[in-house]
Order: sequence, then structure tokens, then C-alpha cells
Amino acid sequence: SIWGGLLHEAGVRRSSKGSCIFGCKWHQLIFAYGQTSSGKTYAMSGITEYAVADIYNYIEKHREREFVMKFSAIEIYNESVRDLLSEDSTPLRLLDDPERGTVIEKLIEETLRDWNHFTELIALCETQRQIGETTLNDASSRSHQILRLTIQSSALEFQGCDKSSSLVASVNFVDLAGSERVSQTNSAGTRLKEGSHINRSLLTLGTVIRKLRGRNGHIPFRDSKLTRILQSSLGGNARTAIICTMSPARSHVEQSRNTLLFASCAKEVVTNAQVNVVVSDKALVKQLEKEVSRLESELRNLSMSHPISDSTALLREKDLQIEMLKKEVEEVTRKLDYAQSRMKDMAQVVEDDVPHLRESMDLHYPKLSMDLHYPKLSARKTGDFENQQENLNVLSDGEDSIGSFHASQHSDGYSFSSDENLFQLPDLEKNLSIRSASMRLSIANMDALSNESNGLITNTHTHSNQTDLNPKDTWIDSNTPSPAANTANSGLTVVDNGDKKDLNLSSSELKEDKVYTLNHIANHETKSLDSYTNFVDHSQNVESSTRKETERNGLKGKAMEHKSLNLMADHEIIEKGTNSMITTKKFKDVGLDPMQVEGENHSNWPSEFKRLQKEIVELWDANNISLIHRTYFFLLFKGDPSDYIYMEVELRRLSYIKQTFSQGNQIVENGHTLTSTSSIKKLRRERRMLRKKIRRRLSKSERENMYLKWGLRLSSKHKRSQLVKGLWSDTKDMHRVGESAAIVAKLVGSVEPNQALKEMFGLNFAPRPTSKKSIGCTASMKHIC
Ligand SMILES: Nc1ncnc2c1ncn2[C@@H]1O[C@H](COP(=O)(O)OP(=O)(O)OP(=O)(O)O)[C@@H](O)[C@H]1O
Repeated sequence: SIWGGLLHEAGVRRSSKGSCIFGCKWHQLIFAYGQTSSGKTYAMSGITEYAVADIYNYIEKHREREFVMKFSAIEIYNESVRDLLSEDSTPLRLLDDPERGTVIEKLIEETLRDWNHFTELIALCETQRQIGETTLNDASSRSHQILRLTIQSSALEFQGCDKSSSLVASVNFVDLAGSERVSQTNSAGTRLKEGSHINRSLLTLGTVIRKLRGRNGHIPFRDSKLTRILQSSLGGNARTAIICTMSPARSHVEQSRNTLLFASCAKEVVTNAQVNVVVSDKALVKQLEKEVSRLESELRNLSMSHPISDSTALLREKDLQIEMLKKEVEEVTRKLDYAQSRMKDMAQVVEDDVPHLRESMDLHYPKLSMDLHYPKLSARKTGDFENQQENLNVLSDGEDSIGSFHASQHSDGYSFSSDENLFQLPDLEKNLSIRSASMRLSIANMDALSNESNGLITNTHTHSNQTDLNPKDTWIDSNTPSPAANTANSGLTVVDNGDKKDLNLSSSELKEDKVYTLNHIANHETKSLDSYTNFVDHSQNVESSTRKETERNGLKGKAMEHKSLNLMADHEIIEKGTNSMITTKKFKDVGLDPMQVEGENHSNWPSEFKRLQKEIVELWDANNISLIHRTYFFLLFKGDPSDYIYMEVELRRLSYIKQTFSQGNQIVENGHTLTSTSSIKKLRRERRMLRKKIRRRLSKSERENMYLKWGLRLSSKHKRSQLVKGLWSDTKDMHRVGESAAIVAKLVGSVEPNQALKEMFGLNFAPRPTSKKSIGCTASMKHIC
């Protein structure tokens, strides 16, 4: 076990994890010394076998390392070195190597395959060794035999390192020839010659041992082949064990005494076994370079399999999104709370002031009707009317403030908090939706009221100048006959700057003018604006100019103006006198979704739809709009005549964004600043997200079909990226656009043109209940918008 322990110790010391083991040599020497026939050969053969068996045992238990054992054998006979593993008995030369010490030239080193191989070689050595008969020993060893076992081991984790990175240990089993007295052996001739050589070499060995004990002066290693070969082992840099054999016979007492003298001398030699690092500087540098490159490649592989920067960026992005959504939820909750409290207040006011009206409103449109039809009443009673005027000052820049009055006045509970986000871009649709809804409700309520309340006044008002806004002038309640009441028999009365003119319009006249008004608005040059506030103002300005133009055209112009206000969901004053006899049909002509009528009557609607669609698709691309938004919109609006207004709104929104970005300006959206650059980044992120979803959402066959359809090679490593890059990128090819939409829809979830989605775009014109969820976009919907 001495060998196994030795190897283990050396292995542990050198195989620190993470670095290769440097090549080293660990020497072990065991030899038997004693007079002839005292049992040296007998002892050494046993020790050799047990030692090798022990080493094999150790190897078996240490599978984490790979061991290579090499075996060589020599004999020193009459001061000649001979290879016992070779048939050739030519003496071998001894060479001096600066690194390895004395080496035997051309010595055969057999790599041990297994135990049997070892025993075969031992047997060969016994056959080859010089043995002779003497008086004392029938089979006396006439030579010194040195069996050398070299064991090389390396940890399996360092496979691939060169030889210099493994551990090398060697052990020498030495069976010396016995010292003999000629008088005792009666040798003569050859035996005598052998005996003299044996004795001389043993004498040198004794001298070397003695010198080593004192460590003084010259040590005559080179005086004999034996000491020269064993120099590295005897010199102290090895573990050395000596077995001294003696004969118990009284006749051999002199020899025994000499042996004990040798043993006592040898015991005083202090050895200092060290692991000899045999790596040269050059090999060391080479080794370190290899180690560095190995670690570098490991690092590269690691970063490729786990892109740290990507993951970090993704996490940061997700955190931002979560933060943003939280803020939105808080904002919406706050608005709802405020709106609810306002509605309660208003309900209280209405209850106090016009109980009969409340009964009627609640009957048909609980709560919501309060806002829609009695904003001023509420405002006046709660002192908010002045606040509204202030808002108007903010919204309008002087003359044309028709829309601004409406912006703060008409909508559901939200709009009363006029300092909220009404003027930000994402609320455009919402406001339009709300306004349109309010218009519908206004008309519907008017119908209802005309039937049920008979004489109830519905108040809306158009102002071209906010300075005209005077509660006394504009406010008409059910108890105060309005000036319009005198003319209300004829139908609608439009009040503009206090001037009220009768409008007797047939529904066909109204319909005709819608197209003109819409186109006029759509084509009107947008002013350079920095924010959506200005965008709203601009819309109002356009309407105002439209209105002025139509005024010059007389009665029909009036109708156009009226329609334009309806279309823009603006706030015309429509008064219905207490005695008016307006028919339901006429009200509906005015109050119904104008685009519905528009679409129905548009003779060339299909081609018009295609034109709008194409223009929108191109603007989406130019503005780097979200692919999901494009998809939803594209799939939602497929050419129904009622789609016209949605498309018109989207077109205007996109034109505005394009113009703003082209001027280097930014847009505030959901409290976030949106620039041309940030839109591009957002779009890139979205494409990355879609790329990831391809594997998750589509089966293998679906993916392959899709790649083939898009002309992508299945063998390409980048086919996913190429596909995602191609989505929505060819705006000229509407077929490809449709395919893009279908793919995106599939990746993010199916899209049905249902009500919820229309609400998502804030374009639902239908009256909605006043539950919290129905007001505008929900947080998540907003996010998608
Ligand atoms: N421990 C032992 N038990 C039994 N027999 C032994 C023992 N030691 C030696 N012998 C026997 O003694 C005889 C001499 O032994 P061996 O050849 O090993 O002596 P030696 O010291 O090597 O002699 P030489 O120096 O002449 O080669 C052999 O026949 C051997 O079998």
C-alpha cells in the first residue's frame, strides 16, 4: 500500500480543480541488501508482486484518473547494463540528461496492459537474469536487478492536455547480488570475476550511503553503474526503503555484522522526497496559453447558451413594463374614483333640481345620462363651470374653440376632470368614441324624452369663441323657454355665436354633405403641433373653418356644418323646443353614426376602403407602429361601410404622428414620450418577442409550411428571424400584408372582430353601461393599443 498511498498523496497535491497538473516525477526505491543466499531475491520478488497488485488496486478505486504503467528491467552484470526485456544482450549505455538525470539508452519500456502482462514480463526477466550456482546458493543471482515501474496518471477532466500536465511517479525494485566471501563461496573463474564486480559495486554503494549520511564531500555515485543508475533515488529526493537480509547461521556472523553495519549507516541517511516538476519554462508558457484559451472558449460557450446581456435587458424591459402597467392601473383607478364621486355629486344636484328629469333619464340611461345631458347644470351647481372655462382657455388658442368646449364638457365621467389625460394621443380614439357615444345617446334620449317627457329640453351648445361662453346665454333648462323654442317647430336649431338659424333638412341632404365634410377634414393640412392638445385644437380649427365656409353657402352649408360637428363628435347646440314636433326619423338622421349612413351611401366604398387601407398600411410602416396594433386593426376592419370612421380616425392619427416625427418632435403617449427612434426600438422589441413565440405557438409542421410559403429555406439557421423581419414589411403587397396579419394574430392569439376589440381601439359608438370596465380602454387594452 505504500505505492498507492504515495500516488494518492501526489495526486491530491497536484490535481487542484480548474488547472492542469504539471508533469512531475516521484521516485521510490526499495532494495534488498545482504549476503548471498540470505533471501534477497525471494523477498524482492514477493514485494514487487504485492506492490504492483496494490497499485492495480489503487487504480481500480480511482476511476476519475487515467493511469498508464510502464515497465522496464535491467541487470548490471559485471558492470555492464543489459536490458532484461530484450533478447539482445548488448550492453546499454548510460547517458546524462540535465533534466532527467542518468538515463539508459535504448531501454525498452513496456506499457502494462494488465496483471497477466506484468507476470509475463517478470517471468521473462527471471529467464534472462544471470544466475549461477555457488557453494552457498544453487541459483545465486550474479547480477544486480533493477525493475522499474513508471506510473503516469492524469485526471479525466484534463484529457487533452499534453503529457507535461500529468503526474509521473517511478518505483525501482532492486535485487542486489549478494555480497560474498570467496573463502565461503569457493568461487573461481567466472564466479570469482562476478564476485569481484559484485563486491566492488556493493562497496561503492556502501560508500555512497556512508557519504550520504554525513552529507559532506563528494559522493561517488559515478564509481559504479549501480550507484549511477540509482543516483536520483539514493540522493535524497526519493523515498527509499532497504531490506537487509541475514543468515541465521553462526558461520555467517561476520557477513551479518557487515550487513547490520550497512543498515545502521543507511538508516542515518535522511531523504527529502519531493515532487519534481519537470515542466520547462517553454512548456509551462505553452500550457498556460492552452489553459487560457480553454477558459476563453468555455466562457464564450457559456455566454452563447446564456446571453447575459440579452437576459438582463429583457428583465429590465419587463420591469419597466410592469412599472408602466402599475402606473396605468393606478391612474385609471384614480380617475374612476374621481368620476364616481363626481357622478354622485351630479346625481345629487339633479335630484335636487330636476327630479322629473332624473326619473326620465334613469329610466333609460342610468347615471350616464346625467353627464351627457346636464353637464352644465352639474357644473353650475357644483361650481365647476368656471373650471371648464379655464379648461377652454387651455384648449383653445383664441378664436376657434368650438371643439374645446366640447372636449371638457361631453363624455362620460372622465371628461369632467379636464386636467386628466384627455389631451394625450391615446385618448383620441377614446374621446371620439365617448363623444360619438354621447351624440348617439343625446339623440336617443331626445327621442325618449320627446316621447316621455314631452317638452324636456336637451342642451348642447356650439361655441366658436370661448368668450361667448356665458352660462346665462347658453344655459337653457327645462323650466326656461329657450329662444330656440320659437323656431323649434321646424326641427333643429343650430346656435352659432348666439345666432340661431332654422334648419329644415331632409335626411338625404344631410347624407350628401357628410362625404364632403369628412374629406375636407381628412385633407386639411395639419398644423405643426407638439402635443395632442394641439392636435385636438387643430381638429377644432378645421371644423371651425369648415363651419365658416359652410356659413357662406347658406342653408345647406349649415347642414354641412352641423354634420361636421356630428362627425367630429363635437358639441353643437341642438335645441329642441318644448313644443317642437321633431320626428324620430329626423333625429336619427342627425344623431346616428354618420359614417354608417355614409358608408351605406358611398357608391364607391369598396375601392375607397382599399385606398384607405393601403394608405394606413403605408403609414403604419412609415411610423413604425406596433405589428400587433396593425394586425388587430387590419383584421377588425374588413370593409364594412361602418368601418369608414375608424379608418378615417386611424388615418388622421397616423398622419399626425408622421408629421410630428418628421419635424423631430415627440408625442406623449400613456405618459411616455414617443419619438421616431423609440418607435423603431419598440418595433424591434416586438419583432424579437414574436420571433420567440414562433416556436411556442406553432407546431413544427405549421412552422415548416409557413417558412416554405415565405420562400425560406428549412435548413437556414436564421429562418425565424427572416420570417419575423418580413412581417408587415412589404406594404405594397396587400396579400403579404394579409398573411402577415394572420401570422401575427396566430402568434399573439386569435382576433375576432367582436365588440371588445372595437372598444380596445376606443371606437365603440354604441351606448355603454357606466360600469368601470366599460369606460375607455382597460389598462391591458391600452397597453395593446
Ligand atoms: N523467507 C524464506 N522462506 C523460505 N525460503 C527462503 C526464504 N528466503 C530465502 N529462501 C530460500 O533460500 C534460498 C536462497 O534464497 P535467495 O536466492 O533469495 O537468496 P539470495 O540472497 O538472493 O542469494 P544470492 O545473493 O546468491 O542471489 C532460496 O532457495 C530461497 O527459496
